[in-house]
Amino acid sequence: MPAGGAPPGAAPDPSVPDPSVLDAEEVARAHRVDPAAGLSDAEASARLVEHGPNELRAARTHPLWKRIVAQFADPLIILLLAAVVISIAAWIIEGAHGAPVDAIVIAVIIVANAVLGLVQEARAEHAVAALAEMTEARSQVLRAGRIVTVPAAELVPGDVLVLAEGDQVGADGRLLRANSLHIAEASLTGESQPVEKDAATLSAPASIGDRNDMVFKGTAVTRGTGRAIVTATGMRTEMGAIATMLDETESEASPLQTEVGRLGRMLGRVVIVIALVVMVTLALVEGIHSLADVVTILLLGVSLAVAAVPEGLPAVLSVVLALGVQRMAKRNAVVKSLSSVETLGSASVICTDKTGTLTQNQMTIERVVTASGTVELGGVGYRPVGSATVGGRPLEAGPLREEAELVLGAGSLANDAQLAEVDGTWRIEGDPTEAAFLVAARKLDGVPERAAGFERTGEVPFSSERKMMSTVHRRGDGTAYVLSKGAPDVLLGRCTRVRVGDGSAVLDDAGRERILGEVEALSANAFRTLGVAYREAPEFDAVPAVSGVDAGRAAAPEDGATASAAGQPGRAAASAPDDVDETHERDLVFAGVVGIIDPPRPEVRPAVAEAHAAGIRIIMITGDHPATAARIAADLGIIEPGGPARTGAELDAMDDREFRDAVRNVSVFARVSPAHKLRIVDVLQADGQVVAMTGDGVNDAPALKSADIGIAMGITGTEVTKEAARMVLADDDFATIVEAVREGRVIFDNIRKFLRYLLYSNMGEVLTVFLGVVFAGVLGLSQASGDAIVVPLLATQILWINLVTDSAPALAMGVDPEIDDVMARPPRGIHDRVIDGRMWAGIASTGLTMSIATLLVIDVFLPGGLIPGGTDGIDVARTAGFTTLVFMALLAPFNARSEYSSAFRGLLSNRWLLAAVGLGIVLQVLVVTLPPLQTAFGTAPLDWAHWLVAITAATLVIWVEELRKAWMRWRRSSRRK
Ligand SMILES: Nc1ncnc2c1ncn2[C@@H]1O[C@H](COP(=O)(O)OP(=O)(O)OP(=O)(O)O)[C@@H](O)[C@H]1O
Repeated sequence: MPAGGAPPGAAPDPSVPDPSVLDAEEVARAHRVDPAAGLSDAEASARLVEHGPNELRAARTHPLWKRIVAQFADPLIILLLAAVVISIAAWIIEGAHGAPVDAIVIAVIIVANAVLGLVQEARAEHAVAALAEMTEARSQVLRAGRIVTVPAAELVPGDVLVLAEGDQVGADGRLLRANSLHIAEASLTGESQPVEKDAATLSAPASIGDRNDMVFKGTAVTRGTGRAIVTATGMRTEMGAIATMLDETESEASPLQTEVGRLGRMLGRVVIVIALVVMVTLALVEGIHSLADVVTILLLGVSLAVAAVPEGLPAVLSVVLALGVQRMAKRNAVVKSLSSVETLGSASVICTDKTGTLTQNQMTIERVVTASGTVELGGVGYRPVGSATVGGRPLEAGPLREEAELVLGAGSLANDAQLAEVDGTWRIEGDPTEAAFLVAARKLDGVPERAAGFERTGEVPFSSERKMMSTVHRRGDGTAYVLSKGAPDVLLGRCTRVRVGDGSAVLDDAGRERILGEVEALSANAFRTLGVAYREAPEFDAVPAVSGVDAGRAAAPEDGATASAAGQPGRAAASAPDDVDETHERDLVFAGVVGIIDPPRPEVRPAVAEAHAAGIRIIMITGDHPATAARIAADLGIIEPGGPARTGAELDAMDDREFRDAVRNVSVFARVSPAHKLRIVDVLQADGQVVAMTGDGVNDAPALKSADIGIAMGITGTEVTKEAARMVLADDDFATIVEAVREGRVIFDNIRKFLRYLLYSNMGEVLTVFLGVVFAGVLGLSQASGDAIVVPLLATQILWINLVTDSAPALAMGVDPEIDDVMARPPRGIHDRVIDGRMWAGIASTGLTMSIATLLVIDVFLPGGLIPGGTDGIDVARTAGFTTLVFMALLAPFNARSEYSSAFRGLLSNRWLLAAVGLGIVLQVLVVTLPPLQTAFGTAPLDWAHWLVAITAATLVIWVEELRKAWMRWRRSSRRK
């Protein structure tokens, strides 16, 4: 059948029963796909339109009107709207003279504010959606005869899935073939052990857990390979059937969001109490003489509550987090949820892999150590050109050369990497450790040429647990060999002989010691070591083994057997691969060890120093040899030279207490398996640490999930780890993690700046009104205008400050550049409050300064009061006070930028802030000078003396805080001495 020959619209029959009891060919026919070629691109697109995206739940979109209604759903806003209605009613009752200015102005401000809220929410949502796109899951499929990677959301029924270790299964499918395919289905069935799959058709329908010829969306390939025809996508998958129970799209509120929410509610209650007190005090002290007085009191109280309760806080918080997350993504750290940003900022331990994260993963074999000596290979990178020397002299023919050829030849056959020259540069595909063998083999003349006659007929794949891999290769004459390579210490356990020249000798204890000593010496010099071993495998011979042959071949492989494909041995295309497993990796002949150099990334050392200065501990957790690991850790400054390293085997021998002590005191763990990572995370967390942990292999997923911040490698990582992680490193670079931590801290700092600022101005307003009402008599306010109620600020003025002039500087605080070096302090404790005692002190002092200065300016211009001599009416005096307060609120952000540093530090560094403050000043000048705005906001024209006094008084907000900070700095430094 031609690939994708079916017309779109002719959907696979949904009534096709259970594909697990149908032959794979039948399933392919039902889905009109050629299993060997997959769908054509056109057909796949057509089916995508027809079946919709392969997603568990269509993103819930809220219609605009619902969003608008939501903006007004706040009880306070409803109260304010009610007050507006009452004031209009009062205006009508009193004869509808003029216009109900206050009511109209308040209504306009509320609407404008709702629009602002909508815009902010949309922005945050947009940023979150962009993130989701960056971390979208991918799947490999066969399309038009080629294996391509597509977003998993674009899978369609009939697609041929190509599955390999570490893949996330993108859709439900019927297996076409499975090569020791093991799948973890815990997410679907709860079964904790991976299940081995088999393409053989089931004889009778079975429950999901037993449908061995099927794979299911949302499960993970832990081992092996396979292909499957997609039979269901999206909500029609088994996962879709239970998706109603799981709400994947619901993003949980982060601790910070929860805390800020709690803070908001607390402030809300306090402010409402204050507003009530203000209203009652006004009513008692000033007395109510008319309906207008009632309306004035009501509007003032409710406006005060609306202005001072930070109801927009959660939205602004998401915007600030989302912008930060976008900045991080630009620097290769892709965070999957907003909440991870804050966790990152408080990370106190980073557990990192070595290979590829701390090092360049640019593997070059520089030494080949065998029974007869050491060969040194020259050359750089993957260019397969370089000298082969012994003690500085060219490598001659002889036992050493034969042994070295065998090591590199066998190592490049037991190999899945590829090497090719593209446009003059040598490129590799696959694992760099393996590619290093292909490169090195080419540096010895003749080795690659002798490869042609070998065919790969089976394999036991590499895993980080086993730390070795083997292949079965058959020569043209039918004789078969097991070829193994892996960690020398592991491999030696499976060897009984050692290769010497063109024969072999029994491997005794002394021989083992010698080899381990050589490995140790290489490792101590930062070489990554890999051993190579082999054995003849008559059980896999093409021609049945004749008795007696075994003994006769004990010293092989001679001649052609050392041959290597320095080119591309590739996977066996054998129709029926040999059934090889770990039991075949026995009685091996140890051929030798290679020493591989994998240079550290240059940017890591400074990043390590930066992290240490920031109070963050770094722990290297690697599968590599302890001596290699310790040496590289020391080179990078992670530990002192000669510092200790513990191995997985040592950890296994420890009881819980010893394990805990080891994790507390040792920063290099080598030869560990993924299971150790999980235990290390647990111990660190029990110690109260916030742990970031990197991983790339499928078995790292549990540790990544369990860490506070699981970090997956974007380049070398598997889909499963990316799924389990909270952050994906697009460049696999350790330095990026440290950068991300810095960014996380900056974002957290900015949120604090923003909160500080918001609370400054809210506190300023609330205290101004509260103190103004309580001390009205002292300040000369109550005598100001006969009988009518006199308030220090009008309701509309309060809303103006809080909802108009303050908004832009507040947002600018959220994107403020780093003022204090965030990496110069220890990580924030996970239980630390966002607003601590010191911050509250700053808020209280600034709030008090603002209110006292405002009230004194009003007093100055009013007759009587504390400062006599004023001659102005209440309107002018209040306008001067109002202006003072606004200007203070526009200067306060500069205070808010740091706990200790002067407001003048980095004064001009935030252009958003400068623009916001500029805008605020212009708006304030307009509200005081433009007649229509004067009417709307009850302001009166000011002369130069008023402006001068207002501006001068406003700067007090800076000076007072400067003094307080200077004192705090002095106290801090004297405490340190
Ligand atoms: N492709 C391979 N074939 C055979 N053995 C390998 C292969 N890759 C690595 N090894 C051996 O297994 C050991 C562990 O490898 P693993 O990939 O688990 O960790 P690693 O790459 O050394 O370090 P890290 O955990 O820091 O990434 C290596 O030290 C090496 O001796």
